[in-house]
Amino acid sequence: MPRRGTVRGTYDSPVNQQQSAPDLSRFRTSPVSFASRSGRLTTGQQRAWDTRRGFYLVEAPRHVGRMSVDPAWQFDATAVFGRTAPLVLEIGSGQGDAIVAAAAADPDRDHLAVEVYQPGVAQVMVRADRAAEERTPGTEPAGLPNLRVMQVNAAELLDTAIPAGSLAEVWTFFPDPWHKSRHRKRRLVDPAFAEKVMRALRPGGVWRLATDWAEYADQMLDVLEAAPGLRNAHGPRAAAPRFEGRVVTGFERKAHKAGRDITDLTYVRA
Ligand SMILES: C[S@@+](CC[C@H](N)C(=O)[O-])C[C@H]1O[C@@H](n2cnc3c(N)ncnc32)[C@H](O)[C@@H]1O
Repeated sequence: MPRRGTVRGTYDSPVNQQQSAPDLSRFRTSPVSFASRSGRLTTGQQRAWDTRRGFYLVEAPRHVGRMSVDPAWQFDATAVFGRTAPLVLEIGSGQGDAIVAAAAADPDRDHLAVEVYQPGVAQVMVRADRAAEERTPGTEPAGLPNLRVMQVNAAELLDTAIPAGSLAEVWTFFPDPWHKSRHRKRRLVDPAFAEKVMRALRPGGVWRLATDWAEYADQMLDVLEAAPGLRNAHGPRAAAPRFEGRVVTGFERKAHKAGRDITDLTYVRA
Protein backbone atom coordinates (compact mmCIF):
# COMPACT_ATOMS: atom_id res chain seq x y z
CA MET A 1 0.00 0.00 0.00
CA PRO A 2 1.59 3.35 -0.96
CA ARG A 3 2.38 5.79 1.83
CA ARG A 4 0.53 9.03 1.36
CA GLY A 5 3.72 11.14 1.24
CA THR A 6 5.24 8.85 -1.39
CA VAL A 7 2.14 9.04 -3.51
CA ARG A 8 2.07 12.81 -3.39
CA GLY A 9 5.73 13.24 -4.31
CA THR A 10 6.16 10.62 -6.98
CA TYR A 11 2.78 9.61 -8.25
CA ASP A 12 0.64 12.85 -8.38
CA SER A 13 -1.83 13.79 -5.63
CA PRO A 14 -5.03 11.76 -5.64
CA VAL A 15 -8.20 13.38 -6.93
CA ASN A 16 -10.11 12.50 -3.80
CA GLN A 17 -7.79 14.05 -1.19
CA GLN A 18 -10.64 15.40 0.88
CA GLN A 19 -12.13 12.00 1.59
CA SER A 20 -11.31 10.76 5.07
CA ALA A 21 -10.78 7.20 3.76
CA PRO A 22 -9.22 7.59 0.30
CA ASP A 23 -10.15 5.07 -2.36
CA LEU A 24 -6.71 3.58 -3.12
CA SER A 25 -7.85 2.23 -6.47
CA ARG A 26 -7.71 5.87 -7.57
CA PHE A 27 -4.00 6.31 -6.72
CA ARG A 28 -1.41 6.07 -9.47
CA THR A 29 0.76 2.98 -9.62
CA SER A 30 3.55 4.38 -11.79
CA PRO A 31 5.73 7.45 -11.19
CA VAL A 32 5.08 10.75 -12.94
CA SER A 33 7.62 13.11 -14.54
CA PHE A 34 6.60 16.13 -12.47
CA ALA A 35 6.80 17.14 -8.82
CA SER A 36 3.49 17.92 -7.16
CA ARG A 37 4.00 21.60 -6.30
CA SER A 38 1.62 24.48 -5.86
CA GLY A 39 3.14 27.84 -6.77
CA ARG A 40 1.72 31.26 -5.99
CA LEU A 41 0.28 33.15 -8.91
CA THR A 42 1.43 36.72 -9.48
CA THR A 43 -1.29 39.37 -9.60
CA GLY A 44 -1.25 39.32 -13.39
CA GLN A 45 -1.38 35.51 -13.51
CA GLN A 46 -4.28 35.45 -11.04
CA ARG A 47 -6.17 37.98 -13.14
CA ALA A 48 -5.58 35.91 -16.28
CA TRP A 49 -6.60 32.73 -14.47
CA ASP A 50 -9.83 34.34 -13.23
CA THR A 51 -10.84 36.12 -16.40
CA ARG A 52 -9.22 34.31 -19.34
CA ARG A 53 -9.30 30.63 -18.51
CA GLY A 54 -12.80 30.39 -19.97
CA PHE A 55 -11.18 31.14 -23.31
CA TYR A 56 -7.78 29.45 -23.11
CA LEU A 57 -8.10 26.51 -20.73
CA VAL A 58 -9.36 23.18 -22.02
CA GLU A 59 -10.47 21.09 -19.05
CA ALA A 60 -10.51 17.30 -18.99
CA PRO A 61 -12.30 15.07 -16.49
CA ARG A 62 -9.82 13.52 -14.04
CA HIS A 63 -9.07 9.89 -13.31
CA VAL A 64 -6.41 8.72 -10.81
CA GLY A 65 -4.66 11.95 -9.87
CA ARG A 66 -5.07 15.74 -9.90
CA MET A 67 -3.26 15.96 -13.25
CA SER A 68 -4.76 12.82 -14.75
CA VAL A 69 -7.07 12.51 -17.74
CA ASP A 70 -10.11 10.25 -17.77
CA PRO A 71 -9.28 7.64 -20.44
CA ALA A 72 -12.83 7.90 -21.79
CA TRP A 73 -12.37 11.59 -22.67
CA GLN A 74 -11.26 12.71 -26.16
CA PHE A 75 -9.63 15.98 -27.23
CA ASP A 76 -11.70 17.31 -30.15
CA ALA A 77 -9.50 19.84 -31.95
CA THR A 78 -12.19 20.88 -34.41
CA ALA A 79 -14.61 21.70 -31.59
CA VAL A 80 -11.92 23.47 -29.52
CA PHE A 81 -10.52 25.67 -32.31
CA GLY A 82 -13.62 25.86 -34.48
CA ARG A 83 -11.73 24.72 -37.57
CA THR A 84 -9.45 21.99 -38.90
CA ALA A 85 -5.77 23.01 -39.05
CA PRO A 86 -2.36 21.42 -38.35
CA LEU A 87 -1.93 21.06 -34.58
CA VAL A 88 1.30 21.61 -32.63
CA LEU A 89 1.42 20.28 -29.06
CA GLU A 90 4.06 21.39 -26.55
CA ILE A 91 4.71 19.15 -23.57
CA GLY A 92 5.91 20.97 -20.47
CA SER A 93 5.41 24.42 -21.96
CA GLY A 94 6.74 26.15 -18.81
CA GLN A 95 6.07 29.89 -19.05
CA GLY A 96 4.79 29.51 -22.64
CA ASP A 97 7.69 31.30 -24.38
CA ALA A 98 7.90 29.00 -27.41
CA ILE A 99 4.27 28.04 -27.94
CA VAL A 100 2.89 31.59 -27.59
CA ALA A 101 5.50 32.96 -30.00
CA ALA A 102 4.62 30.20 -32.48
CA ALA A 103 0.87 30.76 -32.19
CA ALA A 104 1.29 34.50 -32.71
CA ALA A 105 3.62 34.00 -35.69
CA ASP A 106 1.65 31.24 -37.43
CA PRO A 107 -2.12 31.83 -37.44
CA ASP A 108 -2.64 28.96 -39.90
CA ARG A 109 -1.65 26.33 -37.32
CA ASP A 110 -3.31 25.54 -33.99
CA HIS A 111 -1.27 25.19 -30.80
CA LEU A 112 -1.86 23.32 -27.55
CA ALA A 113 0.33 23.99 -24.51
CA VAL A 114 0.38 21.23 -21.88
CA GLU A 115 1.79 22.06 -18.45
CA VAL A 116 1.10 20.79 -14.94
CA TYR A 117 2.34 23.86 -13.02
CA GLN A 118 -0.48 26.35 -12.50
CA PRO A 119 1.61 29.58 -12.61
CA GLY A 120 3.00 28.38 -15.95
CA VAL A 121 -0.49 27.68 -17.28
CA ALA A 122 -1.65 31.14 -16.20
CA GLN A 123 1.49 32.73 -17.69
CA VAL A 124 0.63 31.22 -21.08
CA MET A 125 -2.65 33.17 -20.91
CA VAL A 126 -0.87 36.39 -19.86
CA ARG A 127 1.63 36.11 -22.70
CA ALA A 128 -0.99 35.13 -25.27
CA ASP A 129 -3.16 38.16 -24.52
CA ARG A 130 -0.05 40.36 -24.63
CA ALA A 131 0.88 38.92 -28.05
CA ALA A 132 -2.69 39.43 -29.34
CA GLU A 133 -2.67 43.03 -28.06
CA GLU A 134 0.67 43.68 -29.84
CA ARG A 135 -0.93 42.51 -33.08
CA THR A 136 -3.94 44.83 -32.75
CA PRO A 137 -2.88 47.60 -30.33
CA GLY A 138 -5.54 49.49 -28.42
CA THR A 139 -8.27 46.88 -28.71
CA GLU A 140 -9.63 44.72 -25.91
CA PRO A 141 -7.66 41.45 -26.26
CA ALA A 142 -9.77 38.79 -27.89
CA GLY A 143 -6.77 36.53 -27.38
CA LEU A 144 -4.93 34.22 -29.74
CA PRO A 145 -7.65 32.09 -31.35
CA ASN A 146 -5.16 29.38 -32.37
CA LEU A 147 -3.83 28.70 -28.85
CA ARG A 148 -5.21 26.70 -25.93
CA VAL A 149 -3.64 25.32 -22.76
CA MET A 150 -4.29 22.24 -20.63
CA GLN A 151 -3.17 21.57 -17.04
CA VAL A 152 -2.74 17.80 -17.24
CA ASN A 153 -0.13 15.07 -17.32
CA ALA A 154 0.92 15.06 -20.98
CA ALA A 155 1.65 11.32 -20.90
CA GLU A 156 -1.99 10.53 -20.18
CA LEU A 157 -3.28 13.10 -22.63
CA LEU A 158 -1.22 11.52 -25.41
CA ASP A 159 -2.06 8.00 -24.36
CA THR A 160 -5.82 8.15 -24.67
CA ALA A 161 -7.22 11.64 -25.35
CA ILE A 162 -5.36 12.80 -28.46
CA PRO A 163 -6.70 11.00 -31.54
CA ALA A 164 -4.14 8.72 -33.21
CA GLY A 165 -2.32 10.31 -36.14
CA SER A 166 -3.67 13.81 -35.43
CA LEU A 167 -0.62 15.94 -34.49
CA ALA A 168 1.60 17.83 -36.93
CA GLU A 169 4.32 18.43 -34.32
CA VAL A 170 5.17 17.60 -30.72
CA TRP A 171 7.68 19.73 -28.81
CA THR A 172 9.54 18.65 -25.66
CA PHE A 173 12.02 21.33 -24.69
CA PHE A 174 14.13 20.90 -21.55
CA PRO A 175 12.12 18.13 -19.92
CA ASP A 176 13.03 17.85 -16.21
CA PRO A 177 16.35 15.93 -16.16
CA TRP A 178 15.78 14.04 -12.86
CA HIS A 179 19.55 13.60 -12.70
CA LYS A 180 19.81 11.68 -9.41
CA SER A 181 19.93 7.98 -10.26
CA ARG A 182 17.08 7.15 -7.87
CA HIS A 183 14.86 9.59 -9.80
CA ARG A 184 15.71 8.38 -13.34
CA LYS A 185 12.45 6.42 -13.55
CA ARG A 186 10.65 9.78 -13.57
CA ARG A 187 12.18 10.97 -16.82
CA LEU A 188 9.54 11.72 -19.42
CA VAL A 189 11.34 10.38 -22.49
CA ASP A 190 11.35 6.59 -22.24
CA PRO A 191 10.19 3.83 -24.62
CA ALA A 192 6.58 3.92 -23.41
CA PHE A 193 6.38 7.69 -23.82
CA ALA A 194 7.95 7.52 -27.30
CA GLU A 195 5.25 5.04 -28.26
CA LYS A 196 2.54 7.49 -27.11
CA VAL A 197 4.05 10.38 -29.08
CA MET A 198 4.44 8.17 -32.13
CA ARG A 199 0.78 7.13 -31.93
CA ALA A 200 -0.41 10.74 -31.72
CA LEU A 201 1.75 12.08 -34.59
CA ARG A 202 0.41 11.99 -38.12
CA PRO A 203 2.61 10.27 -40.76
CA GLY A 204 5.36 12.77 -41.55
CA GLY A 205 4.69 14.52 -38.22
CA VAL A 206 7.70 15.86 -36.34
CA TRP A 207 8.86 15.47 -32.71
CA ARG A 208 11.34 18.17 -31.63
CA LEU A 209 13.27 17.81 -28.38
CA ALA A 210 16.00 19.74 -26.61
CA THR A 211 17.98 19.11 -23.44
CA ASP A 212 21.01 20.56 -21.71
CA TRP A 213 21.86 17.27 -19.90
CA ALA A 214 24.31 15.28 -22.05
CA GLU A 215 23.41 12.06 -20.35
CA TYR A 216 19.66 12.65 -20.90
CA ALA A 217 20.43 13.44 -24.56
CA ASP A 218 22.10 10.00 -24.77
CA GLN A 219 19.03 8.40 -23.19
CA MET A 220 16.78 10.21 -25.70
CA LEU A 221 18.94 8.96 -28.57
CA ASP A 222 18.89 5.38 -27.24
CA VAL A 223 15.10 5.46 -26.89
CA LEU A 224 14.24 7.27 -30.11
CA GLU A 225 16.68 5.47 -32.41
CA ALA A 226 15.14 2.18 -31.23
CA ALA A 227 11.53 3.37 -31.53
CA PRO A 228 9.77 1.66 -34.39
CA GLY A 229 8.11 4.22 -36.63
CA LEU A 230 10.40 7.15 -35.77
CA ARG A 231 13.28 8.31 -37.99
CA ASN A 232 16.02 10.76 -37.03
CA ALA A 233 15.59 13.66 -39.49
CA HIS A 234 19.37 14.23 -39.61
CA GLY A 235 20.69 10.68 -39.79
CA PRO A 236 21.30 7.98 -37.18
CA ARG A 237 22.12 9.43 -33.72
CA ALA A 238 22.62 12.89 -35.25
CA ALA A 239 21.78 16.07 -33.36
CA ALA A 240 19.54 18.59 -35.12
CA PRO A 241 20.48 22.22 -35.75
CA ARG A 242 18.92 24.55 -33.20
CA PHE A 243 15.18 24.81 -33.94
CA GLU A 244 14.55 28.49 -34.73
CA GLY A 245 11.09 28.33 -33.10
CA ARG A 246 12.66 27.39 -29.78
CA VAL A 247 12.69 30.70 -27.93
CA VAL A 248 15.62 31.09 -25.50
CA THR A 249 14.30 30.55 -21.97
CA GLY A 250 15.82 30.73 -18.51
CA PHE A 251 16.66 27.02 -18.74
CA GLU A 252 18.88 27.57 -21.75
CA ARG A 253 20.53 30.66 -20.23
CA LYS A 254 21.23 28.75 -17.00
CA ALA A 255 22.73 25.85 -18.96
CA HIS A 256 25.04 28.15 -20.93
CA LYS A 257 26.15 29.85 -17.72
CA ALA A 258 27.00 26.46 -16.23
CA GLY A 259 28.93 25.50 -19.38
CA ARG A 260 26.46 22.84 -20.54
CA ASP A 261 25.78 22.37 -24.27
CA ILE A 262 22.26 22.12 -25.64
CA THR A 263 21.33 19.12 -27.77
CA ASP A 264 18.42 19.52 -30.21
CA LEU A 265 16.87 16.38 -31.72
CA THR A 266 14.27 15.98 -34.47
CA TYR A 267 12.43 12.77 -35.27
CA VAL A 268 9.88 12.17 -38.01
CA ARG A 269 7.05 9.69 -37.86
CA ALA A 270 7.30 7.24 -40.76
C1 LIG B 1 12.46 22.24 -17.05
S1 LIG B 1 10.88 22.85 -17.42
C2 LIG B 1 11.04 23.43 -19.10
C3 LIG B 1 9.94 24.39 -19.50
C4 LIG B 1 9.97 24.90 -20.95
N1 LIG B 1 9.83 23.81 -21.90
C5 LIG B 1 11.22 25.69 -21.24
O1 LIG B 1 12.04 25.25 -22.05
O2 LIG B 1 11.37 26.77 -20.65
C6 LIG B 1 9.93 21.38 -17.60
C7 LIG B 1 8.45 21.64 -17.49
O3 LIG B 1 7.72 20.46 -17.78
C8 LIG B 1 6.60 20.38 -16.92
N2 LIG B 1 6.21 18.96 -16.90
C9 LIG B 1 6.94 17.93 -16.42
N3 LIG B 1 6.30 16.76 -16.62
C10 LIG B 1 5.13 17.07 -17.26
C11 LIG B 1 4.05 16.28 -17.72
N4 LIG B 1 4.05 14.95 -17.58
N5 LIG B 1 3.00 16.90 -18.31
C12 LIG B 1 3.01 18.25 -18.45
N6 LIG B 1 4.01 19.05 -18.02
C13 LIG B 1 5.08 18.47 -17.44
C14 LIG B 1 7.12 20.93 -15.61
O4 LIG B 1 6.09 21.40 -14.76
C15 LIG B 1 8.01 22.07 -16.09
O5 LIG B 1 7.32 23.29 -16.19
